[in-house]
Amino acid sequence: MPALAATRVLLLVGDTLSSAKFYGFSRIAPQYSTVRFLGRVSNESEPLTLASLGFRSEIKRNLGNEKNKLKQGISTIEVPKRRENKVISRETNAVKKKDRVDIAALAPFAAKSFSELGLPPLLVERLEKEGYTVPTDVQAAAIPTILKDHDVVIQSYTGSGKTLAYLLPILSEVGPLKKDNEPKTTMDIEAVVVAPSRELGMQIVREFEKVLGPSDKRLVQQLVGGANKSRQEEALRKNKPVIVVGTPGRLAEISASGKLHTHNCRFLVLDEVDELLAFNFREDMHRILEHVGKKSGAGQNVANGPKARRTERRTIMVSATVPFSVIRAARSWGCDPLLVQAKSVVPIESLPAAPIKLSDSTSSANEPTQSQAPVQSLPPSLTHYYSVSRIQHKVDTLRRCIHALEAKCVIVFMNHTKQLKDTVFKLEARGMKAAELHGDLSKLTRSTILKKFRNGEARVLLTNELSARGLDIPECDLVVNLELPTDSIHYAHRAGRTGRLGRRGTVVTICEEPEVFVVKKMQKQLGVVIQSCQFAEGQLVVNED
Ligand SMILES: Nc1ncnc2c1ncn2[C@@H]1O[C@H](COP(=O)(O)OP(=O)(O)OP(=O)(O)O)[C@@H](O)[C@H]1O
Repeated sequence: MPALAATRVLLLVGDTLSSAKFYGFSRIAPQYSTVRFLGRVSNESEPLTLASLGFRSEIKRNLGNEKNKLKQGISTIEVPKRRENKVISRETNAVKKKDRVDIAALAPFAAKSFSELGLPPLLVERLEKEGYTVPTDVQAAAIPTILKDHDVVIQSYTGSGKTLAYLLPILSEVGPLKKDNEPKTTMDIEAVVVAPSRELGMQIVREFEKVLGPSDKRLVQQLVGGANKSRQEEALRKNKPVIVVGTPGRLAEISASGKLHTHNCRFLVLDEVDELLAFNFREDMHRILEHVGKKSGAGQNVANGPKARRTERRTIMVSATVPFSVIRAARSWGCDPLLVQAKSVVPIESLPAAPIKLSDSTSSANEPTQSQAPVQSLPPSLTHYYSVSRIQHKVDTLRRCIHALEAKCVIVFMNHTKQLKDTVFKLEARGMKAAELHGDLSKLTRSTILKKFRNGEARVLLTNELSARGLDIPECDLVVNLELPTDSIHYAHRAGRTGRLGRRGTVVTICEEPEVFVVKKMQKQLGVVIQSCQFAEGQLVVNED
């Protein structure tokens, strides 16, 4: 790794550097590094299958006479005339109970322990108390690199532990668990974390509180939209937090009112950064980027060494996908940023300045073309299906899908709030406990609904991309796209709500016949297999293409 006199640390964290795969980094094929994440492939020449990952799914081939079945009208879906293979018994992905999965057993990570990553003893102790003993691949790669003050773009995939990958280096230098030799923490705010949704913001606050422990959790303050602003300002005055987590609008608003003092800030985290670079956040993000921490300048007096850097803001960008717009940000904000993947570190400079079009797809900077597929954004433990259904039968197909997979904790994605509400109504009318999560609801209602869903009081959560980005619900065993995502990047974010940290998960896209080509396109871009299926007689039946 190049020894760089970093005048600042710019950390860009994402599951997928959509361009990364294209440039053939000297590493074995991404999926093999994923395999190493989950376990050792006994023989690397063998085809990569779930079996080689140590997973089993019993797919028995039943070439029964599908004509009879269709005559019995067991499916309202037009099943193309082709042989069917019945999935007789598919081990459900349901996480049977709310136990913490034995991560180390399920996915032995390359790294050994958090203390070997250079984290302070107090912090390691707190982690162990919270049951975190083995760092994930992305944490093992990112934490030592961050602690060495490199600017980095970190790439791993959904559910692989990116939050701790940035949270732990921050707590190594800020707050009561930091290294002894770290300069005294000022009373000012030292870290600002920006998240595009209230839910994700509150989830990050909980993660900080969990690691800090009950006596120090007041050091983190939420500044998310939809909550009472004057109460938030009062808490800033009273608690003197060192870390604030918020949504762009509220952070910019309180900063502009002069009640959020961030000039001494040392860390700025932009979680789900490609969402934050979207046009609707532009003004607020500009304000935050201008006012959080001291900006480094070319004329930075490196002679002061660490002291100079200490007054520097370190910018951490996190996302499940990292299109070129984020790469460009890394270039302009970073100082020789490095691309850190679970198994490799390479200079960002080795990436071309702009996307190279390989196909006639109208790829823009934010769209992955075929070669830039966010292949590392999807956990290998996911199984993907699509099922063709007429629009008026979609809810029926959804119900049969949930029953066939015996799914216990289902997230269903839709694009339009009105249809989303209708679907909740229809599911409830058929006796299936469903809840809705979207922007029309108040913050309180949204957090109540999420709590109900996490507690299993609702089996199905109907939501859209923004509310669900980054959400971590380990129990989620099935994701359904009831309406197509706009592109493979959004597909990856949706799919990543299941199969968290090595668990198995199923993704089913219910689409109309004319949309099948879009599913096939995403299949190619993502480098995964999305099998055609139908739901009949209470089972998922895989159609042989
Ligand atoms: N080292 C670890 N050991 C055990 N569990 C972990 C570890 N690191 C993270 N986790 C757990 O794994 C889950 C996923 O973590 P996290 O939400 O940070 O993933 P992510 O990569 O940010 O996902 P996304 O891309 O969807 O935002 C969380 O429940 C977290 O508590």
